[in-house]
Amino acid sequence: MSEAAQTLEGWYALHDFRSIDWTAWRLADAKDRNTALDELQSFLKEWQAVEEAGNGSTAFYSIVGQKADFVFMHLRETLEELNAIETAFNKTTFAQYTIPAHSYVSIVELSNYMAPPGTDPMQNPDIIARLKPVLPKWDHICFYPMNKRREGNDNWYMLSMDERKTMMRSHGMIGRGYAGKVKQIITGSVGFDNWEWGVTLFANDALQFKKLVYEMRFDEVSARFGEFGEFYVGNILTEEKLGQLLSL
Ligand code: VOV
Repeated sequence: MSEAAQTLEGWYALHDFRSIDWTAWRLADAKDRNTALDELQSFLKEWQAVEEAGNGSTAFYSIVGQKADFVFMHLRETLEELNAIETAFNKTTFAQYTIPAHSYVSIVELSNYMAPPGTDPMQNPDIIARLKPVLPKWDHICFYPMNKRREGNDNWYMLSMDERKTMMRSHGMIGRGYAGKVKQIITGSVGFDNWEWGVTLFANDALQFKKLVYEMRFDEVSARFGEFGEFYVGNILTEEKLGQLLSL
């Protein structure tokens, strides 16, 4: 049997994708639309306060294309908190004008492939900060789920620890070339959702998503073992952008 990688887990994650019911939004009277917007804005403020208190983090982006219109990405200490957030949102007036498009449940994960032996990662403040990250408010987001293949000679889970370490090192080297341009949050979802990991990327220049993901396609761990789900890409929703999005 191959040795399982040790993983460290941080905050739980919910990616909540919604579409806007434009027909309903257009038919709503101005008073209802104002109530809806006010409620949404007070939720955003509440989530910001949670972030400032160090108890979680939330990102809010519009989505380009027909898969969804926007996404909330929430990080919290427990699954109960994530559940409470989605339920509270579902009870808002604004939610009546949205349609669930997609969701993804996972947990921020770091593995020990690159960890120096004999060190306690939980004593390392950089590691703690990566397990409980404040989501960057960069201009763009990219999210997709992925698996590592388990087929014939391409079975990631049958490889030795050393083989996997070597490949992950090469993966990390490519990633490092994008330092300052792309920030990645890897969330593990084995046992939580349909894929093994969620990949969430942030960048100020969306083109860097394409450059990074393309470069990784040639790297063995992605070329041989990577299987990918649907990609979602979008733009940050500031208060001003939100106003523009919803104005008729
Ligand atoms: C911004 C770039 C970037 C950087 C620097 C980076 C580095 C690293 C390091 C050092 C490590 C290992 C230790 C750890 O931290 O867990 C990882 C781990 C991982 N990665 Fe990564 N990755 C990046 C980016 C990055 C991308 C774009 C993808 C998607 C792959 C693609 O082809 O589309 C990805 C995937 C993963 C996954 C699924 C894991 C977990 C694998 C497992 O088997 O456990 N990742 N990653």
